[in-house]
Amino acid sequence: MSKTEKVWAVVPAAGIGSRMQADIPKQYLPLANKPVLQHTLERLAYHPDIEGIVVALAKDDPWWTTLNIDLPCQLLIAEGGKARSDSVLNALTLLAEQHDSDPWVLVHDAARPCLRHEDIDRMLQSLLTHHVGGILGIPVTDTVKRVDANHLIQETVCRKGLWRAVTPQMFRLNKLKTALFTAAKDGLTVTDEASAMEQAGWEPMIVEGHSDNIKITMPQDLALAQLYLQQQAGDK
Ligand SMILES: Nc1ccn([C@@H]2O[C@H](COP(=O)(O)OP(=O)(O)OP(=O)(O)O)[C@@H](O)[C@H]2O)c(=O)n1
Ligand SMILES: C[C@](O)(CO)[C@H](O)COP(=O)(O)O
Repeated sequence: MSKTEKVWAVVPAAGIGSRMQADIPKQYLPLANKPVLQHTLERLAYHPDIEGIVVALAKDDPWWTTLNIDLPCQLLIAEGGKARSDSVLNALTLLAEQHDSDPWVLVHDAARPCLRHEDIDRMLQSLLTHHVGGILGIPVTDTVKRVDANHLIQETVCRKGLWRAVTPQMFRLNKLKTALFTAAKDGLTVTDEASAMEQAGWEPMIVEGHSDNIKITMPQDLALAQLYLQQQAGDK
């Protein structure tokens, strides 16, 4: 990447957070005195190599305007879709309409507020010269079981080479937009950007990240995220 080239972030924030079992979507739940989404946007916006952010919000989202968002970068609002991948594709389409270049795009879940700048730095160092791009991941350290509907263990999955995919996931705008569009056209359900890129025949890289980059998904995750934010503040 040239000194002047910057990266755009895409933040899918249009989910309903059903597994969280809260009264409002989890990205708007309070965490250390501000909404989860605000933490995530600020983590990205205050990284020096992020030029702008496209956030995908649910149609008629009534909470966004209640946030006190003041970021040091450009901010575009896209309309979320039925699935996370639709929200990301809508955001990429909006960005492509406003950008005649083909910037690197870093897709990061709104529900992951504990992202460290050092992990973004490591991604940029490893991937900006890569011909495909890649994702942050964490090697699996537990024994992994495949289980049936009755919670009976069917097999122990060899964990050699197994990693947990997290976000950010970073690819060039046009490659990723094409891969997600094709996956949707072919009726393929993709739960992350790398899956669409793999389906398109690319081999993304994985870059090791910190395990505190959790996705707030279940009720107990909020307290854990608070602990991690406190720990990170103490590390500064
Ligand atoms: N149609 C959707 C679904 C999800 N997301 C976003 O994608 C991220 C990761 O998805 P997930 O954790 O599954 O969020 P939800 O879909 O809201 O959660 P749930 O599956 O429990 O309803 C979240 O920041 C969520 O807001 C989105 O932008 N558009
Ligand atoms: C993109 C992701 O966070 C990588 O682990 C995950 O696939 C999102 O899954 P979700 O079910 O949409 O939360």
